[in-house]
Amino acid sequence: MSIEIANVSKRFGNFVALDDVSVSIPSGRLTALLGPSGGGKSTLLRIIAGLESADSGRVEIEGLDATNLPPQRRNVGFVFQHYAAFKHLSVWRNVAFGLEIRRRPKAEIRSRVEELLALVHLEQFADRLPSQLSGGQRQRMALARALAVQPTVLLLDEPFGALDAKVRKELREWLRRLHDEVHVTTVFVTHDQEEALEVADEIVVINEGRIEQIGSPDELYDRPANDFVMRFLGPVTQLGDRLVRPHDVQIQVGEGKEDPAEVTGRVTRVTRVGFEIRVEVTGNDQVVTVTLTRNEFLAMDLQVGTTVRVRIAPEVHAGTVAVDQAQLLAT
Ligand SMILES: Nc1ncnc2c1ncn2[C@@H]1O[C@H](COP(=O)(O)OP(=O)(O)OP(=O)(O)O)[C@@H](O)[C@H]1O
Repeated sequence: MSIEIANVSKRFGNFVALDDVSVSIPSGRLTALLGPSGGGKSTLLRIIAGLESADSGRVEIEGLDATNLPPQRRNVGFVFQHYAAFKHLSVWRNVAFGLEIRRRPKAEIRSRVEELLALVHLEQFADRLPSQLSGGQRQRMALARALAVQPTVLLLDEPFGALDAKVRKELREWLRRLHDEVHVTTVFVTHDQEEALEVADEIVVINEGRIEQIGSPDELYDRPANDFVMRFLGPVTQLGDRLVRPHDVQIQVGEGKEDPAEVTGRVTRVTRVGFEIRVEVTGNDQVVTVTLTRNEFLAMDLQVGTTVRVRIAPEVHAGTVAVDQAQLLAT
């Protein structure tokens, strides 16, 4: 294990930002800290970096007790959402900066910077100033700069958060490929579940200062530990007293025999969302959402008013959670 967080708590005045958090972050993997705004993700990342100190608990980085070490002695690279580049220095010099202050030999600096600029595909921009780069290029420069000093751990706080959706998507794919090449232990903060599911090897879901679940994207998506994780990771609908993903609901035309697992109702709404069709079925005082592919939808010839039966697909029962009544009342 590369980063061990044990029983870390942090308050700001009376506000509990982290409440007895323990987590092991594996070496060489890409781990996402995922959760809603204000949940404590950035605070945890800043505590790993040493930019914030925990009130209690322990932080270990690669076997070294880092709890009381200043940031510069933790050997971590850090990239923020709004990257503070040296505006008057070229891209090349920005990337070289950490090596220059460490007084590395000139030849070593030159080859390392060239290697890094190639890695982040910025070779042709080496002589530009940061202001002459696009937002996405600037974040890639920030990553090259953070990697220059060969950190044990790379910490990214919403690195693509300020960019538009298309560039964000490109950069997350690029980050995945970059990580596959360099394998440096990386922890990144995001509130975007799609980003975490697409990029991360491991996801730590944080909410209200506590860890809700830790697991691979598949584990979290298919076996959410609770209501919160299930709702946060993707669309849900309620069928009876279970929460289920809308694409895990089966639908059949016509009335059936009495079957306690089924709900009979009528189609009350049909919406097309890209290649998916969202069908709302109302029955038993419940509105159940079902998503179908276009072909499935056309094969059934569903219309508003059609009588149908819906049930949870038998093979996905593990991927549902019982509805937490307290949470239901609160929403
Ligand atoms: N220096 C501070 N002083 C007071 N309160 C703070 C401070 N830093 C963070 N907080 C509070 O602690 C809580 C957790 O903040 P944190 O930035 O860790 O959340 P987050 O999950 O990263 O959210 P976001 O995605 O919005 O950045 C928030 O309610 C925030 O207002």
